[in-house]
Amino acid sequence: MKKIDVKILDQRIGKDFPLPSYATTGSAGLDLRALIEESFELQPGETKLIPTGLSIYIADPNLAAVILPRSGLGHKNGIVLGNLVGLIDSDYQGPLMVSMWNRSDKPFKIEVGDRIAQLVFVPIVQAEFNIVNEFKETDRGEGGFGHSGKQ
Ligand SMILES: O=c1ccn([C@H]2C[C@H](O)[C@@H](COP(=O)(O)OP(=O)(O)OP(=O)(O)O)O2)c(=O)[nH]1
Ligand SMILES: [Mg+2]
Repeated sequence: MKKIDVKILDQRIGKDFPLPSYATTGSAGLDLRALIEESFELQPGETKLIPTGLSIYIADPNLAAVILPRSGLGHKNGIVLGNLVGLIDSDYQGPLMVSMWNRSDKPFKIEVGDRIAQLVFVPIVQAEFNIVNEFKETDRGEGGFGHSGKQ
C-alpha cells in the first residue's frame, strides 16, 4: 500500500476518533470526519467548510486525491459537497477541508466526529499541449453531447 504523509492537526484524532482507514479490503475511499468544536445543524441550502483535523502531503505529482460525498448522506439526506468534488493537489500541505452543502429542504445535524465525506487517491497524468491544425480522423469526429441518440 502507498504511504502518504499525514499531519494530525486535531489531537482528538488518534484519541477520540481513529485516523481514516479503509473499512473493507476493497474500499476505495477513506471516510473523513467532521473535527468540529460542537455539533451543529446545517440549514437547507447552507454550505459550510468543515475541518477534518488532518493535512496530507501527497508529494507524487502522478497522484492526487478527490473528496467525494458519501452516497448514503447524499442520496438519503441531500448532504453533498459545496464544490461537488474536492480535488487535493499533490503539492498541497494545508488542512484538508470538506465543503458540506445541504441541498435538501430539511436541517441536518452534524455531530462531532461524524463521517461526512470520503477521500479517494487517484492516478494523475500531467499533459502538455501539442498544437496542431488537423486531428487524425476518427469515427466520432466532432459529434458529442448525445449525437448518437439514446438506444
Ligand atoms: O474540497 C477541497 C478542495 C480543495 N482543498 C484544498 C486542496 C487543494 O489542493 C487546494 C486547492 O484546491 P483547488 O485547486 O480545487 O481550489 P482553487 O479554488 O483553484 O484554489 P487555489 O487557487 O488555491 O488552487 O485546496 C481541500 O482541502 N478541500
Ligand atoms: Mg486550483
